[in-house]
Amino acid sequence: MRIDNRGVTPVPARAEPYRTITVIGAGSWGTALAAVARRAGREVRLWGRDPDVIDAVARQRMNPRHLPDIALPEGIVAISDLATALDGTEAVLLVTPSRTVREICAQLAPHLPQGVPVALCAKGIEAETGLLLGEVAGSLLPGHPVGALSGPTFAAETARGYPTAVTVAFPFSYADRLSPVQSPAARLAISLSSEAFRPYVSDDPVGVEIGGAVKNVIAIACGMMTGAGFAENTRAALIARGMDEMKTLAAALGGRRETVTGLSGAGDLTLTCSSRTSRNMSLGVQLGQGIPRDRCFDGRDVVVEGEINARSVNDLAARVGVDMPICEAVFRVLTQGADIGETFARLWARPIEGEPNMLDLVLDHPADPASIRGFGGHAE
Ligand SMILES: NC(=O)C1=CN([C@@H]2O[C@H](COP(=O)(O)OP(=O)(O)OC[C@H]3O[C@@H](n4cnc5c(N)ncnc54)[C@H](OP(=O)(O)O)[C@@H]3O)[C@@H](O)[C@H]2O)C=CC1
Ligand SMILES: O=C(CO)COP(=O)(O)O
Repeated sequence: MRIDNRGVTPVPARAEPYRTITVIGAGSWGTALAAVARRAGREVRLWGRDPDVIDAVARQRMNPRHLPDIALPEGIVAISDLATALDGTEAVLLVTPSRTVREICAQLAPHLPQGVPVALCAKGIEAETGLLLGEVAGSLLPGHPVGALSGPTFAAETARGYPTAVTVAFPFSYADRLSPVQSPAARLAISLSSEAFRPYVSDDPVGVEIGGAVKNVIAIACGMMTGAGFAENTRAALIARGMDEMKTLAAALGGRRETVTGLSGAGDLTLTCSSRTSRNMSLGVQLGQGIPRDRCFDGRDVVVEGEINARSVNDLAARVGVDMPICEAVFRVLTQGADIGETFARLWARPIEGEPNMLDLVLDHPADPASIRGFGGHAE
């Protein structure tokens, strides 16, 4: 008998896929997800606001602006009219940057067929209100299940068909608990799965959202230290301690710590903090190298969610009384012009703490931040 890691023998059950999926946002991740859904056999509509992009997807099966040189599968219907894109659709993936979620939900509301689930694929927290994107969308789309799709997913890799895994999370209603295969999370997961795309099902969108939003800020921290010349030990420490910040915030907001150890937390944190393909990591590297913000990315306007979210994460942490020193350090560098070396040296010289099972233990740290090797130009 095969026993899985929960101590039970799993029996595969059949979930009914959604027939038609509408992807809102024809940027790099929206286009990649449209390719995923199409490869999984769905009828796919991709809505974007840029007529040139829509035209190129329709005629050339390419998105030259956001995913150049990647051939998209046949059959994605590219549409620039929102009502047409949503007419009769069965599920929606909302894939525009976090700052646009409120405005886009307001535009969707009059056209969404009754009860259609909406999965948020942006990674962020609303800057002005500190609300999770699920809270924003939930308030504007009453009657629609609102969830999140998130994980370690560089868009170009997913679009090229490299194996990718994500978490799909929706709150479970009473009926979903009785019959999990009929939940929007299970149905959307099965609707998107194919050889190269493997979704995992979750009922904890809060934990998933927090992982996606906070890992971007931690990636900026890792980038800053890498750019400033620190080595791998330091980055690994930031990843591990960053995980702890993510877990604590998720738990304080009603999410689960275990969710943060999954794909949308640990998985995405590892990916984003390890590669300069990440725009967040890359921004941090450039700032760590001393490049002024307006010259980063050669002056191009690039979506860097962690830069916008450093403030919202910091505010949210303060509101719920969670200590997030790494996120706070990034916030101070980005918004208060704090010096990177000095800020991170202070982080290292904080009082010595216990690991999570010994949280009450706090000891004086003997080091003077200015003498910590590797910070502020002390590395040999
Ligand atoms: N790229 C990636 O690897 C991944 C990204 N994500 C998340 O997905 C979200 C989107 O990022 P990504 O696709 O990379 O970004 P891109 O910059 O590639 O694309 C952003 C898209 O959003 C559109 N857009 C921006 N503002 C508006 C608006 N007000 N109304 C309608 N459309 C708008 C842009 O349109 P236009 O082209 O006209 O400017 C563009 O199509 C982010 O939250 C990101 O964190 C998540 C996983 C992976
Ligand atoms: O979220 C991502 C990978 O999972 C993309 O990361 P960046 O936004 O930092 O490029």
